[in-house]
Amino acid sequence: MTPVLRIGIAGLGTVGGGVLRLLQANADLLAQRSGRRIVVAAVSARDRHRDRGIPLDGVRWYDDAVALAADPEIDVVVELIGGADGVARVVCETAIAHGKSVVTANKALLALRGPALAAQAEEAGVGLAFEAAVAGGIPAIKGLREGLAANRIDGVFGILNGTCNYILTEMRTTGREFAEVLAEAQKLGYAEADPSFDVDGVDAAHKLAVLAALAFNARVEFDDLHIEGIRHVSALDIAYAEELGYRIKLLGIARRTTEGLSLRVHPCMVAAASPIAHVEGVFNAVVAQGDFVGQVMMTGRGAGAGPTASAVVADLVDLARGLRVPALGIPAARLEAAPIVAMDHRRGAYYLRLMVVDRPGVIADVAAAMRDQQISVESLLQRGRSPGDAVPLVIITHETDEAAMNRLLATIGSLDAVLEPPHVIRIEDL
Ligand SMILES: NC(=O)C1=CN([C@@H]2O[C@H](COP(=O)(O)OP(=O)(O)OC[C@H]3O[C@@H](n4cnc5c(N)ncnc54)[C@H](O)[C@@H]3O)[C@@H](O)[C@H]2O)C=CC1
Ligand SMILES: N[C@@H](CC=O)C(=O)O
Ligand code: NA
Repeated sequence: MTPVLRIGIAGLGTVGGGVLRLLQANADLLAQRSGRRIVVAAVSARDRHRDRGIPLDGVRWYDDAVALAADPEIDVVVELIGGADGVARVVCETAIAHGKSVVTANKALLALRGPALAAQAEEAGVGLAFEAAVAGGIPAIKGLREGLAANRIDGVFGILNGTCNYILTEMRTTGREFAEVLAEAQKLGYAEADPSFDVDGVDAAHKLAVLAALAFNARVEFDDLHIEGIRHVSALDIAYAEELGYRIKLLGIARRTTEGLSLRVHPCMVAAASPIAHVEGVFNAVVAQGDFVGQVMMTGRGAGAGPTASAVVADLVDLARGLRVPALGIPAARLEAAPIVAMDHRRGAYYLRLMVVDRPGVIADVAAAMRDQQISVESLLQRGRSPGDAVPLVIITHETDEAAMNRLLATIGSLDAVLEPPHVIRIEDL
């Protein structure tokens, strides 16, 4: 008889439902591959009576997910509730304390409590697996931690939030409004319970923190990340980007420099011809730069029930096979703190859109402010309607320091003819 891996699932929403369906659809294949039959022995969620499309007869129900985590009749706890603190954290800690391995999709928990949880799992001699937590169905964790283990990694970056990429793609290709597309992403099961985590860049930052820890064997403090979201990206900027040969993407970028680690999430303009510009919709991309392998790019669906379930169940197959690696690539106690490079040390080009009064002398004033900061213009676009109107003045700068750019923005923002705070997007040459 095929041996059994008994699992308990805490959280039966988008991801939990997807996991139930996948386990049922591919049960024989999974048993063949892992040598064990993966059996759902217990579940917990808020609403017992919701139809999830899979019968749960014979499966133990827990109103209390923490009690499920302590159930002696299960081997692995799958945490799919979400949230850095509160019940999700207690579920994981309780499971480990009871000698059970944990599989989780919870990037918030890992970004904020990853090293402590990994240390607890190492001490208890159980597994902690989280492939679903970063870039959904893309095997980004295994790719980086196992596949690229032979390389020194100097950078890892990518499109790490499916909801934002979906919104930016739909706004560009259909001209639809931000709010309408966000509501659609929620309906499709892409967004977080609180979608401000998506649109404000926090979810991408959670994932970047995990990737950076793995890439650099570093103890990453989440508060050290620079985080900006996409709320201020307007349809006008998306159209100008297209006209100028760029696309706007929310990127997470982690680099190892001689000064320390640079860790940032913000909207970027990337060349329309670059591979990452073509990663559209709910697709994510994770790009790693290794010293021997060179650049490796992994793409695939970053959110949604099916892709995320694929990653969760792959972790279950690893556990069923008896595979175990340190969750963060090295024992948690050996993760090293690293200095953080301040954001105003960034060097690069910038897109700048000013809403200005269409009158003589405005461009000269802006040019003088740029001269004072030693920032030169690569291209400039202004389409006046009639004198006195408010018109966009769009400038692409040559490479400069963010500190100089900030000084420029302060000066320009105070000019009478500039009617709104300047709109700025960093241009990344990836
Ligand atoms: N939706 C997606 O595409 C992806 C989600 N994730 C992560 O997966 C996790 C789950 O996300 P979703 O399935 O989208 O969320 P969801 O909101 O659809 O589902 C959450 C589930 O947890 C249950 N729950 C909430 N509080 C509970 C409690 N106190 N006790 C027991 N159950 C409780 C809810 O009843 C629901 O069944 C989160 O950590 C999320 O960040 C990761 C990758 C992709
Ligand atoms: N809300 C997240 C879900 C996957 O991690 C996203 O949109 O990427
Ligand atoms: Na993944």
